[in-house]
Order: sequence, then C-alpha cells, then structure tokens
Amino acid sequence: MTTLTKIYDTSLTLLTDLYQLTMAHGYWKTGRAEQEAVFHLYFRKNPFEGGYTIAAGLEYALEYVRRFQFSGDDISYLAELEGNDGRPLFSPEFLSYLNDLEITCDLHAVPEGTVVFPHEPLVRVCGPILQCQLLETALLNLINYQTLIATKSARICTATGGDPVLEFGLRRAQGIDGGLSASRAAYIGGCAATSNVLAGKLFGIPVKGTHAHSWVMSFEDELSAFEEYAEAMPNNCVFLVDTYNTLEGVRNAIRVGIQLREAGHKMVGIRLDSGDLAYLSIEARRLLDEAGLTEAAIVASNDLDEATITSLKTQGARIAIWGVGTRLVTAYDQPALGGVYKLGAVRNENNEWEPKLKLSEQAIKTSTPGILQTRRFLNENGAVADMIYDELQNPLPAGNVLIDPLDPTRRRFLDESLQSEDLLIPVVRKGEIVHQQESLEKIRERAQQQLDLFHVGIQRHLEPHEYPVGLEQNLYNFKTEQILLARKLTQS
Ligand SMILES: Nc1ncnc2c1ncn2[C@@H]1O[C@H](COP(=O)(O)OP(=O)(O)OP(=O)(O)O)[C@@H](O)[C@H]1O
Ligand SMILES: O=P(O)(O)OC[C@H]1O[C@H](OP(=O)(O)OP(=O)(O)O)[C@H](O)[C@@H]1O
Ligand SMILES: O=C(O)c1cccnc1
Ligand SMILES: [Mg+2]
Repeated sequence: MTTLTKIYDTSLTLLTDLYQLTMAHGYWKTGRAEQEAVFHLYFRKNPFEGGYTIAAGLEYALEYVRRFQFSGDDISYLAELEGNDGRPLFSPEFLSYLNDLEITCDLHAVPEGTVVFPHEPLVRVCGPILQCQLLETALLNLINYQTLIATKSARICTATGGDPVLEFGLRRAQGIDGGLSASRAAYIGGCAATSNVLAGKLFGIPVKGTHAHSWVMSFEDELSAFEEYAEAMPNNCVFLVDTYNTLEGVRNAIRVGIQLREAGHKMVGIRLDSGDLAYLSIEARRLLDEAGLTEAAIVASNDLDEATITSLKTQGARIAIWGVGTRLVTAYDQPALGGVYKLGAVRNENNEWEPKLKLSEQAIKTSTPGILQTRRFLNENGAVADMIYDELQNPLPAGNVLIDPLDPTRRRFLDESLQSEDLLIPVVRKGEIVHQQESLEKIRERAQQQLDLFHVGIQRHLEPHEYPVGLEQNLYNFKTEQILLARKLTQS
C-alpha cells in the first residue's frame, strides 16, 4: 500500500482549487474537454538562495493520479454549490461527466532525489486539457512542499559534514500532513532519523529520541532523574543535561554513565539544548573523555539550521549528532517553493501541436513554449550542464550550444564527447502508473549520489556556484520569436 492510501482513505479528488473545476466546466461546455495539451511543473529559483534543489513528492503525486475518481459524495457536494445567482454552479450533465471521468493522461517526471535546477520540468503532463487542469493544484501541493523540505534537509546535512541529523520537527510542523511529509522529505534529503513515530511506521524511517526537560523537572533532583531513566531504559540513555546548570548536568550524566557501564550497559550520550553550544560541547567532551566515556556522543538541539551549524563547526564545537526541528520542517527562511504549472502546447484543429507562451514583464516569468525535456550532459567527473529542449523541435536537440534565456550572451558550448541523459522519464501512460514504486532508502541514496555528481560549489550556502542550465538553440530562437510576435500583437 502506498503512502496517501495509508494516511487518507477518503477521496482526495476535490483537493483542488475551485477554478480548476469551473475551467473544466468551461472546457466541457465548449466542446474542448478532450483537446490535447501539455503542462510543465517547474520552479523559477532555487530555494534558500541556494545552488540546487532536490526533487521530492512524486510518489504522493502518482498516487493522487492513480486514485483520481470523483466519488458519489464528491459529486453530491459539487451539486450543492451555487453560483452568484443562487443557481447550481455546475450543470447535472457536467457532474455526470465528472462522475464517469477517468484520467487518461501521460505523465513524465524526474525521479525523487534527483538534483534539479530552475526552469527544468519536474513533471510534464500530457492529455485532455480538462484532465491536465484538474491535476494542477494537487501536483503542486504534493511536490512543492516535499521538494522544499528535501532541499532544506540536504543543506542542513551538508553543514554537519556527515554527522547524523535527527529530525525533531513534528511539534512545529504545519499540521498532520505537514509533519508526515516533512519527515519523509527530510529523510530523502539526508536526515538519519526522525522523532516522528507515525512517520517511522508509515515510511520505515528510523526513529530516535532522547527525553525532555519535564522528565528531569518531575524529580527532586537531576541525578535521580537520570538514574531512574537509566533504570527504565538502560539501552537508550541520552541525558538532557541543561535543565539547571549544564556542566553540573554533564557531571550527573557521567555518574550515571559509569553506573550503566558497571551494569554492562552503555550511555549513548548527552543532549545540550541551550546556551553556548560551542563552549558547552567542548567542555562536556572534555569531562566525558576524562571520565573514560569517550564513546558517549554529544547531541545538540535548539533552533538549529545550516547557518548555526556551520558557525558551530567553525568554532570547534564537539557536537556529534544534531537535532533539528522547527527551522527544517517549516523551511523557516523560505516557507514555500514557488513551483508553477504552465501550459506548454495544445493540439490545434489540424491535429498539430501549437506551442504556447505566457508573456511577462519579468523575463524570468515568461514561460517556455513546447513539449519540454531536460538533457543532462556529463563527463567522467560528473555533470557539466543541463539543456532544456523541445521535443517538437527538429532535429532533436540541435547543436551543441546552451543559451541562458535571461542573458543570451551567456552561452556554453558542449563537447561532442559528453555523455547525456534525459531527466524526465515516463511515469504514467494513459492514466496507468508505469513507474515502479521506489524505497525511501533508494531515493535517499539517489539524492546523495546526485549531489556528488556536481561541483561542490553548488552546495555552498553563500553565493553558490551557478550550475549552467540553458535552452537548446532552436528552442531559444523559437521562444524569442514568439515573444516578439506576442509583443507586437499586444501593442496593436
Ligand atoms: N556558539 C554558538 N554560536 C552560534 N550560535 C549558537 C551558539 N550557541 C548557541 N547558538 C544558537 O543561538 C541561539 C540561542 O538561543 P537563545 O538566545 O534563545 O538562547 P537559549 O540558549 O535557547 O536560552 P534559554 O536558556 O532561554 O533556552 C540558538 O538558535 C542556538 O542554536
Ligand atoms: O529547536 P528545534 O530545532 O525546533 O528542535 C526541537 C526542540 O523541541 C524541543 O524543545 P521545545 O522547543 O519544545 O522547547 P524549548 O524551546 O523550551 O527547548 C527540543 O528540546 C528542541 O529544542
Ligand atoms: O527526542 C528528542 O530529544 C526530541 C524530540 C522532539 C523534539 N525535541 C527533542
Ligand atoms: Mg525550542
């Protein structure tokens, strides 16, 4: 059983914006419901001022497509909706059409864990325009958030330099699904475990945890609290040492650590949750080592993110395990990925594909027309550049030059000896899922392997290296022509 079904047994088909349904009504009424169209889901800027993005959420999206079907309840609800004149918003004939509607679209997508860049399609939907439109909102909802959190997680894991990161975010997450999908995406991005037990059960993510201040506060003194905890959980002791005086707390933990060792157990470590984490971890490490508890790990938490972790690392903090909650699962410094879903082409009455373009005053917001694919070029050291091309352009793709759509003087020539691969792969054919469900473990490994393909500069947090992504020459020329044409039309 896949994820959405495990969590929601209700129909999710209405997880959409009303305007998708009113447009659907319009397409149906004007006889255009079956007109074939292509949409691309992409974002325009890497989140967190970063140099890359990790795609995630596809499994949810595919399951949404698989389950797509208006239930009797859904139809009854829609039948109750009224327009501004108090009459039914949707006609009974249209509702009967929806009742029988089955998704027959083709979807292409980049596998979860793939490193992607602005303007590259993460998903491409091709099929009757009414259906494509009905999928828009849910696809964006399911992919934007997990992609954002997988990326945040990867940034945090890069900052720890390979030390394990425990995701502690559930209490601060955006509701139930925010918590669950954050845990899933954080694991994809590289977190080692979560404190979220339901996420552990549903997704097979390792679960880990320590104890809270309340445990210590509920006893007369800290030493008794640690002793009682050790008595109850001798195989899971990470003592939170900062309830009163942190270094005194470390000494109490050491006393219990020695008792545990004498009883044939091992204290796993201590946790610091306030104060100067650099100073305190260095002092705590010294005390633990002097007591011979060299294997006891120091866990730190308290509003950590990639910036504080990087700073703590440069200060020589002796933290081995990082607990990160709020700033990870809320993507604190950028709470949304601006993924969009834009029409690329429609089939006209002559059965020919007609590329479509959305103009904008801001060049970055002008969409790219066509049926788009991304080709990644690689040499023996890894990825060198990505080319966005239009599968309608002939030859396919032409030439060996990449053109930056925002600055056409920025071009890159691609050596003929480079290898290449196309990022979008078929995942749904005529409404049937053809993508084998992948284990979270495999997706997580892919994210790591993918990051290793790129110049490490893309992982830099400050002014990251800009990986070259450009348009194929024919596509660039075509897009420019279309923009000029549209501008002339809009001026007349
Ligand atoms: N040495 C350090 N360098 C940089 N940032 C640090 C360092 N030590 C702690 N921090 C971060 O500074 C912030 C300290 O938070 P805050 O000012 O609320 O103090 P606190 O230690 O949590 O105090 P309280 O006792 O009230 O919990 C946290 O985000 C923490 O991760
Ligand atoms: O700081 P985060 O990255 O969100 O990690 C999770 C936090 O949750 C817990 O305490 P909580 O925040 O509930 O209480 P506290 O602030 O008093 O420690 C824990 O002690 C961490 O501090
Ligand atoms: O296990 C922990 O230490 C934990 C869990 C959730 C939030 N903060 C800490
Ligand atoms: Mg806190």
